[in-house]
Amino acid sequence: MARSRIYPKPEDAPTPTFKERLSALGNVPRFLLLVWKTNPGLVITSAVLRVLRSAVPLAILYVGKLIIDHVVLFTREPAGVSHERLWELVALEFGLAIAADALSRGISLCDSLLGDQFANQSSVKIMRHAAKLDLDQFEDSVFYDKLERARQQTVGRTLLLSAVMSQAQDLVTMGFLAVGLLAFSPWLIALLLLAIIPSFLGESHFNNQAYVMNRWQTPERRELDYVRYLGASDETAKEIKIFDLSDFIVERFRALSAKFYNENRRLVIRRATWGVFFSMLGSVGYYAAYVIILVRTINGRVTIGELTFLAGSFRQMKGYLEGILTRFTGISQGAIYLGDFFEFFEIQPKIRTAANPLPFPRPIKTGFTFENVGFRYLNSERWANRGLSFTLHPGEKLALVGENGAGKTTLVKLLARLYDPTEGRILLDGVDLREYDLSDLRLNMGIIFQDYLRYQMTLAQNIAAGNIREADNRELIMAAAKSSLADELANRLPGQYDQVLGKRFANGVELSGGEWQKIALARAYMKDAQLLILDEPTAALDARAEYQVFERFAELTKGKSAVLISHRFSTVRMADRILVLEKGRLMEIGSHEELLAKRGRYAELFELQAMGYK
Ligand SMILES: Nc1ncnc2c1ncn2[C@@H]1O[C@H](COP(=O)(O)OP(=O)(O)OP(=O)(O)O)[C@@H](O)[C@H]1O
Repeated sequence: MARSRIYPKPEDAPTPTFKERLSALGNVPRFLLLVWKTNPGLVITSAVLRVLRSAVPLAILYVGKLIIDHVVLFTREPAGVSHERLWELVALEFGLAIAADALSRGISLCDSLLGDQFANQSSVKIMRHAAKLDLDQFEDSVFYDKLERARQQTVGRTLLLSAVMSQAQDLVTMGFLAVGLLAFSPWLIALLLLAIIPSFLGESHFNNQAYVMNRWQTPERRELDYVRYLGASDETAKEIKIFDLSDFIVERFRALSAKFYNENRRLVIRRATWGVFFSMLGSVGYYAAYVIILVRTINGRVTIGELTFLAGSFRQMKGYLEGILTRFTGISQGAIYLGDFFEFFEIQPKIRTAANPLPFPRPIKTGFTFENVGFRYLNSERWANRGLSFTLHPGEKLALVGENGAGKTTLVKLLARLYDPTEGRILLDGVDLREYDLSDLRLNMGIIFQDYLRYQMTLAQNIAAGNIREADNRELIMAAAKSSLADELANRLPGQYDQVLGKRFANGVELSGGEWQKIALARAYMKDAQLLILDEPTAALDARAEYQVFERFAELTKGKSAVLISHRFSTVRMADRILVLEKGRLMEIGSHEELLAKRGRYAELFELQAMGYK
């Protein structure tokens, strides 16, 4: 199945110019600072080892020259030359070779330790920063692409780290070799540069192309990851099997990955073809220099030892220079990726704590007041909530009722400041919600959403998720479980509160939907919250459990405010007041009896459901 590009090439990703790439190198010092902060001791050790290692090639070549000159002298005048000196030189070269090896291994060790530490720390930084960002930023695909590029480059950054270090080391090595070469034949260095520069420019061009391609493939790469997850995960397996979707998913994966392969193949082939040409140019330069040195040796202007020294220096310098230039383009490309990494950290949340925040009132005096609140999701034309004006009084239990998509969940997300209103405002005790300390606000609200998470962790951790500061407070966890009726379940599980839930990890136990829901509900009781929000908390519970849960809920939340979202009128009617939403707007508000008497939309919905039970 041929598939055309589903995501257009983003307009904001033109090919970076040479100047832009050079200026991206400005990211490298910032990067090195981060590396330094990761582990200064390791950075220093690695730097010292590298300086020592970079002196070795010249030293070996020079000792080699002395050995050969000594041997040549010996063949000419065996009597006048000491053997001892020769063996001393051989021993010295041997010692240098061993030292070189030991130093290289020491450097690799430092690099890999530093690389691992740095990769771990940057993953932690990414996670921490992502956690600070707003929910609507997560709902934006451009943001996701940035997050993906920041994440994707974890390995790339580790490689970049060793590339930058090796670059410095090779530059020093080259410096040593250049001093040696300059002392004998300075013009050889000019010849060397001429042979290398075309290859450098070529490499740099292709690296750039690879970066651009990678950048505009990011959305598709995310899709590829998503399809891979759909195709092989415990959470998807059931549905994929039942609907026999595996061929559909495999085909989608195959088509996407084939497209990647084809796009990348074109570039790789062009790069390899040009590479052959450039390395040919390099060889021409090398052999030209070799011939010149040979001619000078034949003419007696250079000794045999010097011949090996010069040829060896030239060959090694060519290798180092090639490495340096190639790596330079790699580094400048890595520096562009670093730009993405730093850019991600520059994204700032809009929902933040005010400069001089107020503490959450305890107790709440006048309640939460919605003043003409309207909200539109990012990139959406439709108002999810509009013109909402009402007050949730202290201690009041308010139920939200409305058809699917009426805006009930959105309303509670606004209360919890997961989003801020697009228009109007929400007041708490007469002060805008935005004036309160955000973490204090969240600490005072217990919220369970309909799509709560099922953590593949222990039962205790699943409950403690409601207030992770109390993760070690077993008494509180057990009390919360009791409140939500999850305690019976805990007693039945082989590992009780330490039982791992879910099937992803060894010895995990899978639960029923209702059992998971009771555990999620327990999270709401982990905090001494003043406002409890339960978004369809009992949808998966059987009738008896639902009745018991609410009986207990009413008892446990006496004096506290609560918002309940439910489609079950048996639950809804227990609330003090009911707010009926339609297309984001407030239709009716009042007690069950008042609304029934009014014979409006609530009465209609209530009777509709009652008829279903007749
Ligand atoms: N993250 C989002 N981005 C864009 N639009 C959204 C988002 N979440 C919800 N919507 C839209 O906002 C409207 C209100 O959704 P909301 O989830 O508040 O409805 P609800 O009353 O809770 O529905 P349900 O009873 O089905 O849970 C819907 O039209 C929905 O499509």
